[in-house]
Amino acid sequence: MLHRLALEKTLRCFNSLVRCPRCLRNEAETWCRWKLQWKRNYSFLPDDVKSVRSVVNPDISRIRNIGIMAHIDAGKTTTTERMLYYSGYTRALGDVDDGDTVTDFMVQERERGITIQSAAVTFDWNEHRINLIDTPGHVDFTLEVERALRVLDGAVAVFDASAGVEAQTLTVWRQADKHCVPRVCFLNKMDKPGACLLYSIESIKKKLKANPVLLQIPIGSGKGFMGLVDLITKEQVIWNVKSSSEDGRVFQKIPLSSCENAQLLSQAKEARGSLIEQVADLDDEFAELLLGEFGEDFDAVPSEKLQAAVRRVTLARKGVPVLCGSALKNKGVQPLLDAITAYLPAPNERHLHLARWYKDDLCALAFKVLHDKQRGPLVFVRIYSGTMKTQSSVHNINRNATERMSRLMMPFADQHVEIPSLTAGNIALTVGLKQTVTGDTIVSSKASAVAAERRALKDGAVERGSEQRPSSLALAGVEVPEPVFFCTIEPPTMAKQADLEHALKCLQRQDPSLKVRTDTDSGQTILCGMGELHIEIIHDRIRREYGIETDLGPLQVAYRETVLHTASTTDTLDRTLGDKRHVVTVGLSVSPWEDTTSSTSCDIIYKEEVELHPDVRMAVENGIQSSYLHGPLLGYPVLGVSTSVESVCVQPGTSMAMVSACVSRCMLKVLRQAGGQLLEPLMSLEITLEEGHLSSVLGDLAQRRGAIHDIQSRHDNKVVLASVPLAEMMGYSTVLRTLTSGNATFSLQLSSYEAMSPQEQSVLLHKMAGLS
Ligand SMILES: Nc1nc2c(ncn2[C@@H]2O[C@H](COP(=O)(O)OP(=O)(O)OP(=O)(O)O)[C@@H](O)[C@H]2O)c(=O)[nH]1
Repeated sequence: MLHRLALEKTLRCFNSLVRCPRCLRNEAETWCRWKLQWKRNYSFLPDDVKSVRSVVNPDISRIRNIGIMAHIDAGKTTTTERMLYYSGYTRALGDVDDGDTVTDFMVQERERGITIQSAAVTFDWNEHRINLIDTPGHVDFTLEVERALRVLDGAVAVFDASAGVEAQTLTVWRQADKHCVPRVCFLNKMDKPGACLLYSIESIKKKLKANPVLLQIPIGSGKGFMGLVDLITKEQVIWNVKSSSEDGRVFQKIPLSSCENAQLLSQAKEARGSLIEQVADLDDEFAELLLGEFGEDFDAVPSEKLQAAVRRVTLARKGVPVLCGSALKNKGVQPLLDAITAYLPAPNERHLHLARWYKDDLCALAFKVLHDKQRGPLVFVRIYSGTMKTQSSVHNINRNATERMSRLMMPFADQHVEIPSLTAGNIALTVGLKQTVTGDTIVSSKASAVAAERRALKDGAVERGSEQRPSSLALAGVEVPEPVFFCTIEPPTMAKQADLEHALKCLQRQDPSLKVRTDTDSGQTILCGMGELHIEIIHDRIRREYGIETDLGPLQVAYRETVLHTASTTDTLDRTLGDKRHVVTVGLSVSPWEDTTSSTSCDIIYKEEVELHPDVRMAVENGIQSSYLHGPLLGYPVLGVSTSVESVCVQPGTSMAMVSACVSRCMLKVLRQAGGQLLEPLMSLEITLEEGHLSSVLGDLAQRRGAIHDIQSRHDNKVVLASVPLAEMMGYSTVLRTLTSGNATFSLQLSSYEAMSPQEQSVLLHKMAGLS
């Protein structure tokens, strides 16, 4: 159904384009060809007309790149579905509870009713192009939120009006602060009996430390919620719902002056007065206007002036407009769309400092990669300057590679509309970029990057000879955190191993937080991920999308190994292969190295008298590095060890592979002598919960070897800051839900690797050896 709808929509766009050759200029022919081909393929489709704006490049001032963010279950997806419906892009209302939404298009998303991947959707509203990204709320997928925020110009924060600010809202709000993204707030679920506008406003002030600017007040409450008063235009906006199947498309706008409800009238007057005063406090231009022309009668302030002032306040991030409604009951979404176009910034109102050096040349950031079975990797890009054209070569600054882009498309959830070119400010989907990964900067050519750098150098924006060159003009990408969990994955038969490897390769390009490696001893494939849910979803996707039934081993913690003491040893390898004799003698010493903050840090030094041919040196280092990958205790990567090369003696005719082999063997010996120590990942944990559940949660943390650092009060809630070994956190979300009746949220982040006590280490060693 969805597929068919999208096809119809696409064809409608093509039809409209062909009927308007004036707007298409020389692109009309291409469109015409495409249209004919599509019509041949899908001749059942009607020949109706849709706006030309659906496809061609809109003016940059009319583009809004917007994200929807919130706590899990606040109603982001439901709100997005309503937006798509009212803007005319879907013909039926999707429902997360029925599993038929457009943006949650992965099967797992539909089944579980949660958002996993951020989906990009493009639609038009009020003569504006809106590129909207629906982002996930679960902690395991915060990388998706970060990726989306990196390329957004504005965001809509959706709240459950009966809950106010919830824990994950705080996290995403902080992420948006980091990227300086202006926001509007939508207090959703106003139809719920517990919904409270004032409570939500207060929690935005207190918990988010933001300055809410209330633009609407609700008419009716709970089940009686029927509309709102627009404080800017002094109008009542009312949805007359006669039946439950009413889609909310029709609503009335009635001037407040004709309102017969005296209480509502006085409430609205008071709220508008407060709004005007608040905006005047935040915006000098508006304050001057007010004092000059409207000092006597604030009520006479024209709505356009007030709206313009609210826009300035929003863009300066001095305040956040607050709107309310009920997405599920189809009320308040159209005014929210109006607010997105009215208050959130166009791409040219955001100051991205690196892109300006490219002037009119292409500069874009790849922010997401999807894998399509037929078309290969699809790369989502945000264009910051210049124009991206189909069938053109582009240069990837980060990979220092030039690639050919074969096709360009506009993303419509899992459906894509092909276009010939796209200009700055837009979000596009490209086909053909095989080397590009998330976070790469794409420019038109190497020469344009050099020219941009020359401009930046001239202006003193980058330093001559800086080490980062030639990537000094690359846009900042997205940081990918280290995975903390891993497990083995096995195909049903060896014949399926190649298919599994292909599936994992595709999934990795889509999701940089998924790491895959091969265990050198067992040859098993290992999946490393960000959390239990993350690995579970990957497993599920391999089954559904690639048709491979795999077995996952038990979920394990990614430990590290280090040494306790200094030790030295020598080893000699003497082997004859065929008629060739290979003889190497090496002397190595290892000692503990303080830096255990990073998960990979190890060091190699050479004793002064050791002078080696570059080939031998490389062979020695390969041998040491390969031993760092697998420690002697349990085969975990080695961390915090410094190796000193004391002596190397290689007889002529010995191959470099033999040198590496001898070094590896000697390393194993010396690491064993130095006394192995296991390091476990220690996580910083933040739990937000009601005070009543505090003692049971603290008691549980004590049993998990947790150390409590602080307990803060965040208004009505308590926030526990603790550190806990990751090994103790398996299945924690379920336990916390049970302990707090679902009234707590937590976030977990890798803090450091800490040495395990001798008792804990011996328990783990026994367990791994299968003895307990
Ligand atoms: N009463 C009421 N329920 C709503 C409203 N909007 C959404 N819901 C319900 O809230 C639940 C969560 O809605 P979603 O739209 O999936 O929320 P989400 O924020 O996208 O959730 P995640 O993608 O998992 O983060 C669903 O059961 C919706 O039917 C609303 O306005 N009123």
